[in-house]
Amino acid sequence: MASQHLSSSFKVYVRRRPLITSESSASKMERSIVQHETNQSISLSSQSSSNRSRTWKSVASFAQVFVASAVNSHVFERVVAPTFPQVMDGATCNFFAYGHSGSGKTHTIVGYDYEDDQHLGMWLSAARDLFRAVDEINVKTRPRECSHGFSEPDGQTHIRGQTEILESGKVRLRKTVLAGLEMRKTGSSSVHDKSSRTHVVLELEVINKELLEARCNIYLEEHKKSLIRTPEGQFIYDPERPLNKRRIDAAEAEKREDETRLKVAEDAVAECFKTRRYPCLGGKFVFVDLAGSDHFDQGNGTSVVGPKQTSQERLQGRQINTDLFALKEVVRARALNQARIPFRSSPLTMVLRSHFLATNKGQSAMILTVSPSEAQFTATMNTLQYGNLVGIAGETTQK
Ligand SMILES: Nc1ncnc2c1ncn2[C@@H]1O[C@H](COP(=O)(O)OP(=O)(O)OP(=O)(O)O)[C@@H](O)[C@H]1O
Repeated sequence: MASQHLSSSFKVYVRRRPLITSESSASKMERSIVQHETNQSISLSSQSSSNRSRTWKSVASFAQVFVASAVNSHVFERVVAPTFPQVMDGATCNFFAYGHSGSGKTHTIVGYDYEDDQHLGMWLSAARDLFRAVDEINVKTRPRECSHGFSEPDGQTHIRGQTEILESGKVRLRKTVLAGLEMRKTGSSSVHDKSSRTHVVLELEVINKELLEARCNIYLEEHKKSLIRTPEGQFIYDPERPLNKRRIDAAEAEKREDETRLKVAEDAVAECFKTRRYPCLGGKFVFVDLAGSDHFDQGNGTSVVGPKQTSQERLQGRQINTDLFALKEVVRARALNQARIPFRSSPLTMVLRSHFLATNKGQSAMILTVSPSEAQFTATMNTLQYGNLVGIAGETTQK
């Protein structure tokens, strides 16, 4: 595993996948990569069906453009593994996959093959390495008692999450994650009819029992404060204050109580960190498989919306657009050191707020996934344009 510390705080990578079965008759667009001082730029050209040739060139904002034959383990070694020492030092490192529908986001973050190490998604490879590292710590501290290291008495280091111990002694987390992914909404897009319409956020955090208990209180309080239930039984974020005075007073009183409890829980967490024996405690990998970017529109009408969508799907598309726009603005505002970071502009950035705030000593990266098919020229260009904006913002952070 690579072990160098990275200097920049937000890097953008491009991952081009091979043509897939459903595209067997598609022609590939031409692309060339230019190496600049530290970054790479990419140019695309295509001969469209109307024989109108199109070209587009990015700026030099990409840390690396992966070739189509690069497997998941290679991408992991280049993008995620170098940040491992930071997580083991208690930092938070965030990784986003961004791209149009069917471009390879889920293939990259979650993966579709759980048996072959080469094809494990980023989160699973990270979990494997975290388990190994935590196991080593546990074995060093309690050699006789630790065979797998995650059911130790208080004071030992743990990874939170419902784990499954296999006969071989291996620890399996993926059932929990797969159950969560099952709940992911899919719909039709311009590319296929199993397009992901929600974002998936996977967190891998190194904690111990005391921290888990203290944190549980915080999570409960945070959710209680920011979520409301609709008559249909759905939980949504409530951006409005209640208008009724009695309700306002009651809400304020409840809020004060929540704040008191939150303070107590926060103090307990701070105490855990003060007395922690391992620097890795609190270290976290966050992997975000964003919903398909087909709807992202920067105001110049460049989104690629499919014709076969229902009104409900169009509504979801608008929400995805809002989320992706807000994410870009958050990265930009942070890069420019703005006093106000617009976390509250979308549910996605509200969810990611604490992860962004925790990355002050960690690393964030975005992997832009693209198809080589000529038919996806506009979608690919939109993805790279978005990545350019995020990459340029990330560059600013380094200076
Ligand atoms: N790098 C790759 N190598 C080989 N196959 C790939 C690669 N990336 C994606 N694929 C294949 O392409 C198909 C679509 O990929 P995937 O489901 O990851 O897309 P997605 O971007 O998550 O789409 P959506 O946003 O619609 O959910 C899958 O069958 C996947 O296995």
